[in-house]
Amino acid sequence: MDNHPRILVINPGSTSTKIAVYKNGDVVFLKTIRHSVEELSQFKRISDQYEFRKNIVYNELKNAEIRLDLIRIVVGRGGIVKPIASGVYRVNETMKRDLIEAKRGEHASNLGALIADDIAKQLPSAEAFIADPVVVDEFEPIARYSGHPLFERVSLFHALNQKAIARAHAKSLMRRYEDMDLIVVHLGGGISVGVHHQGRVVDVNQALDGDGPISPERSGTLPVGELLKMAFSGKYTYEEMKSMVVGKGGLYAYTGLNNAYEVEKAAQAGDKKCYDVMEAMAYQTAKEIGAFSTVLKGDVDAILITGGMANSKWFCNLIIERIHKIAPVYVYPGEDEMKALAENGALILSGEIEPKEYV
Ligand SMILES: Nc1ncnc2c1ncn2[C@@H]1O[C@H](COP(=O)(O)OP(=O)(O)O)[C@@H](O)[C@H]1O
Ligand SMILES: CCCC(=O)OP(=O)(O)O
Repeated sequence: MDNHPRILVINPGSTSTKIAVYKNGDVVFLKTIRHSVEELSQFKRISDQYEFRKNIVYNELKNAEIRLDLIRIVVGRGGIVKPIASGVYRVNETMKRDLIEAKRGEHASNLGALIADDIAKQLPSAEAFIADPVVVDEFEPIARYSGHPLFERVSLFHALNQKAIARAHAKSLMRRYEDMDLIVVHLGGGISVGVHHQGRVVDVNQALDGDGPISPERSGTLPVGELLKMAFSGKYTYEEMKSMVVGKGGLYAYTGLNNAYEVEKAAQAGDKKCYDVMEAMAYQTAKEIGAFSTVLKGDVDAILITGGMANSKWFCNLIIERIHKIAPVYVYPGEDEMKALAENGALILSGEIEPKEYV
């Protein structure tokens, strides 16, 4: 009888829910469920998606006949809690309260800890954790300036995957992450471009509702004067304006599709609108990489491209043709988030690290 302890990983993304089970470092179950804008528009707030996403997880585990009694660790993707240091944190009541109140912002990853905790509580001997949440903050003070003292730039990005890919890249060269200067680009539902200076992400675009390139479901940087005029025109509610920025912005606003794979298919089939907006997304991503290379004063060891859209050679090449002179470019398609969460869970299971306490 195989009674090896299992690690369950739950990763709610803006356009997907990913579930995986690991045993002894190997993945024994992996499922990605994609969500259309229509499916998610029935929910006003991210926290309203809790039951919907939780039921998806329970159903998938049931359909795959996963032995829940063998699960010891449940690791959820970490959401918008207070800005914290990189690491593994036990899910506690303070963290859950912060995620439910969502005073610092709403993103699907807020549900990771909540669903992980719910599942762990149903099981005989499991505990819930998060690792490297989207608010990992290693900014240099200069990066915090926005342009007005009432607004501070914050670190909000694909921290887990960016760090996992950067570490794996350094390891592949038999170098230390802490000795390298890298630009890491995550192409997901949102797009983040992070500057990794000797093991710390000292600057990154605010990939949720702050700034940066167009992405599948987000507008990225918008002309702020026009945005203000529209917000005060009386024509739109706060919720409508917010969904223009996150959820119904970007590719979705231009094409009616939030799935980059489908937009690309339409572009290849001759749809000019789809082609042009994909090209613009690559153009803006390349501009962001160029701008961030100045943070490292041009001394960039490598540019790493990762995330779901990095599976598209065509799209990556549209970016690479504009940035290849800055530094060598490496493409790591997909993301290592599930593996990275599982590896963090394994470190807790083996007692190699102690979880941090969120306060
Ligand atoms: N093979 C592929 N070619 C082009 N785009 C892809 C491919 N695989 C995934 N994508 C796109 O990558 C985008 C982001 O995916 P993912 O990183 O999984 O999203 P999320 O940010 O919701 O976790 C999606 O729009 C998806 O359509
Ligand atoms: C909030 C930053 C992380 C992010 O945008 O993740 P997704 O691309 O998965 O939505």
